[in-house]
Amino acid sequence: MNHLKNTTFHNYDIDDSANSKASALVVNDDDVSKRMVFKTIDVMNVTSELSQYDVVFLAALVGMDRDEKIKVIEHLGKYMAQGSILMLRSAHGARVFLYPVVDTHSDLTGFEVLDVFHPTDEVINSVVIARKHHYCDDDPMVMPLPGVNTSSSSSASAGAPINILLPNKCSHGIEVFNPLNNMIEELGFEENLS
Ligand SMILES: C[S@@+](CC[C@H](N)C(=O)[O-])C[C@H]1O[C@@H](n2cnc3c(N)ncnc32)[C@H](O)[C@@H]1O
Repeated sequence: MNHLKNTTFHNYDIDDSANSKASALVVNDDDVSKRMVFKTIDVMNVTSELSQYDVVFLAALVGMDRDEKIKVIEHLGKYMAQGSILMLRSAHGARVFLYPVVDTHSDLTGFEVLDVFHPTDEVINSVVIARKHHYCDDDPMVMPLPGVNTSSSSSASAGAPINILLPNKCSHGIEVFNPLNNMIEELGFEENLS
């Protein structure tokens, strides 16, 4: 309640009575209740909607054993947005008798594990924070440069419009070689391209 004060939370639970109890907990708080949305549905049936979230929190008992848990994680990995964060709960030591364990080396296909915390106090669940991978299989965007033709003497390319290769969303931090950069700046095309 003292954190994420402007965040809206969408809560998915397969059990309508769990949602009713949870919404009753916040109903008297004008601010929080406005930012809590409760949806009764099996998370395995939530698909493209998952891509709108920056962070997904997965409760410990969604997936009661390891196989089920892996299926849920795979499902989230398929539909969550690239780069978004998955926070899930696991267990460690004797606590594995109480809660399903997530093996951070093998169960988080499609995610990069950022941090794992095993509490040593009365808190039971471990916390795993992972980030959905960026995939770089998008085709590069090719955009014709309007009104500019090559002056090459080659008969194959003479007079053909110049295409520029735009970095796709996977090219963060990668220097994209574009011999036309200077030319675009000089011609003042940059503003028109955005
Ligand atoms: C330990 S409770 C967690 C309650 C609370 N939402 C939280 O995160 O602290 C686990 C909840 O997961 C729900 N659940 C289990 N499997 C689910 C599934 N496949 N889809 C959606 N909810 C599920 C159960 O109904 C139960 O209310």
